Order: sequence, then C-alpha cells, then structure tokens
Amino acid sequence: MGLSVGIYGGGGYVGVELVRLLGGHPEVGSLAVASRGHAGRRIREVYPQVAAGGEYLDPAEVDASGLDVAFVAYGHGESAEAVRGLLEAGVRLVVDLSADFRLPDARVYREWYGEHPAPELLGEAHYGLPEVFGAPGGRLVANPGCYPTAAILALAPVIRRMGGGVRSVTINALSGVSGAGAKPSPRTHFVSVNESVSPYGVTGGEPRHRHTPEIEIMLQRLGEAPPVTFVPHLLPISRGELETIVVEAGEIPGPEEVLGWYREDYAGWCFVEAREEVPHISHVANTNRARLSAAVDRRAGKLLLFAAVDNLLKGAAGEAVQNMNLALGYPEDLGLEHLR
Ligand SMILES: NC(=O)C1=CN([C@@H]2O[C@H](COP(=O)(O)OP(=O)(O)OC[C@H]3O[C@@H](n4cnc5c(N)ncnc54)[C@H](OP(=O)(O)O)[C@@H]3O)[C@@H](O)[C@H]2O)C=CC1
Ligand SMILES: CC(=O)N[C@@H](CCC(=O)OP(=O)(O)O)C(=O)O
Repeated sequence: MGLSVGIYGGGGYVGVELVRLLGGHPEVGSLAVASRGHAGRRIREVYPQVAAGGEYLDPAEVDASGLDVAFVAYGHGESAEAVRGLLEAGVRLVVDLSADFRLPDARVYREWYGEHPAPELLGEAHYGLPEVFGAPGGRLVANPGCYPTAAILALAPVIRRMGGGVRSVTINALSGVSGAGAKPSPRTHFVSVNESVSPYGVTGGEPRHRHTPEIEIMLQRLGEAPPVTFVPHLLPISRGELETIVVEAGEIPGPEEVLGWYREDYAGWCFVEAREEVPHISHVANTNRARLSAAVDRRAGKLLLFAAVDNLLKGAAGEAVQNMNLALGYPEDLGLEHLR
C-alpha cells in the first residue's frame, strides 16, 4: 500500500524538488501534489523538465485526513496555518519547509518575521538537522533554512569543543538564485544577477538577515556561542551554496584536528563529508551532500571553515525527505541513494 503523502506548495522550486524525490521514493504509495497557483494544470506542463505525471490539485481537494505525511513548501508566514490545519486533520507527520517553526520563541519570531500565526505549536517542532539534533520525534518537523544547514554543520563540532573560547564568528555566504524561490523580483531578475555578485541582507548599515537568529539559537543549544555576523551574497548561478566562516578564538586548533572533529561527529551519517580539499559548489550541486573543510590562518590567528550544499536538496527538499525517513524509522537515504 505504501505511505499516503501530500505536498503543499508543489508549484514552487522546493515543492517541485519534493515531487521529483517523493515520486521515486519506494515507500510512497500515493502522492497528492497541491498548488494554489497551478491547480488543474499538469505538473509537466509547468515544469517540463520533471518526469512526474499527474496534475496539480487545489489544496482544498486533498483529503488531509487520509495523509500519513505532508510537506508544506509555502513561504514563511503562510505555512503555519496550513500546518495547523494538517495536524488538526490527523496527519501523522508534517514537515514544514518554511521558517515558521524554526525559531522556538514567538517573540524572536516577531522580531524577524512578524506575528506568529500558530505560536501554540512552536514547542512541539523538532529542528530537522538530523546530523546535529538527531532523528525527529513527534509530529512536526521544522526543516532548516539552506544557509543555516551549511553553517550549523560546519560550526556545531567547533562550538561543542571550543564553546566559550570562540570570540567571534563571521559567515560569508554565497547562494545561487533558486534560493530566492520562483516568484520573480527585481533582485533576482536575470539582468540584476548576471555577470555580477552582490551582498544582500544589509539594511540601514547593519547586516540583518533572518537566518542570523536561527544559526545563533541552534548553536547556543550546543554550547556557549557568540553573536554571529552573517552576510549572504547572490551568485549568478542557478543552485548551490558556499560558506566561508571565519572563527576567532583564544586558541586555534589545526585544520587536521577540526577535520577529525567533523569525522567523529558525523560518523555514520551518509550525507556529510569532511575533506582536506576545499569544497566547491560544483561538488555538491544536484546532490544531498554537505561538504566541509577547514584551514588555519596562523599569521592572523583565525580558523576558517568551509561548507557547501545544494540549497534545494540538502538545504531543503532532500533534507526534508531525510527527515521523513528518519522520523518513520527508514534508512536516512531511502529514495535518496542517487544523491549521496
Ligand atoms: N529556495 C530555497 O533554496 C529554499 C527555500 N526554503 C523555503 O521553502 C519554502 C518554499 O520555497 P521556494 O520553493 O523556494 O519558494 P517559491 O517562491 O518557489 O514558492 C513558494 C510558493 O509560492 C507559490 N509560487 C510558486 N511559483 C510562483 C510564482 N511564479 N509566483 C507566485 N507564487 C509562486 C507556490 O505555491 P503554490 O504552488 O501553492 O501556488 C510555492 O509553494 C519557503 O518557505 C522557503 O523559504 C527553504 C530552504 C531553501
Ligand atoms: C538567495 C536567497 O534569496 N536565499 C534566501 C534563503 C532561502 C532559504 O533557505 O531560506 P528560507 O527557507 O529561510 O527561506 C534568502 O536569503 O532569503
């Protein structure tokens, strides 16, 4: 029979990656793909590059009470109410790909996103970065942001071991344009991004990107972590993300020692790999892999960490399917073997 799975927001970039992955998942018996904007259209007509047959449904046409698992790939602020409705309908597991359940405190959420539409559910969300926080328990998974996925994977082993010794963390992040989603905007217009690179998320002379509190809060769960300076940049490529993270600390470990920490902490997890060579976006694009590396600037007394992921896979849909697998007791790479 297999699992009955629903995708909400199947018309977006993350939604269509979910269609691709879940359409080939061996435990998925039926897949309902809902889209507010594309209901009634064939999926292949909207995304000709996707092999999936079938039609987009209106969300109201999906019988949520019959779903075992639902994935919600709406924008932040829109997801929370849909998630609440799905849980009320009795869906066994809801994986939310937006930021709505990532921050555990409604006051912090308000500061970065506005009033929370379903604050009563915040306490039961599991932050779905399994290599750091374990397999999800419960019925609600908050899938991490793409930048926080790379940053926390690179920093968690360091914060666990160096904790209070870390004086500062600066994250220089680069992302492909699909990170901004399918909705067109002047910032992501071809002419704005082509043959150029630009920092963004700096307002009023201050770096202020909503992933900053997500990274800080999750690192603080692991040890003493300082405030983080996070500056993203938009690259003229379609997908993939690279972060160069500068850590200042009283005592700087050697790069081999940091690689050893990575290998120890991520032993047994198949999608995170530590290597001596620095990662490139091309090493991870179209995979569910996160690649990590480290270097030391002894002259300046700084530790450099490097992390690369595909924003739509390990940074979103791939990680979401990994979370479903782990929550339901399947191997983490079931249906994702080709993305290792
Ligand atoms: N893009 C990325 O790399 C990552 C995104 N996320 C998060 O996942 C969620 C979905 O992101 P993503 O798929 O990138 O966002 P999109 O902008 O591509 O899609 C978001 C929603 O908008 C609707 N939509 C799709 N295309 C258009 C369009 N052309 N004009 C207007 N609305 C449209 C879809 O809903 P419907 O089908 O119902 O019409 C879709 O679910 C967001 O919360 C995002 O923050 C998380 C990690 C990485
Ligand atoms: C290039 C680009 O615009 N990227 C997005 C991040 C996408 C993502 O992973 O984050 P959320 O799930 O939190 O939206 C941004 O900076 O807002």
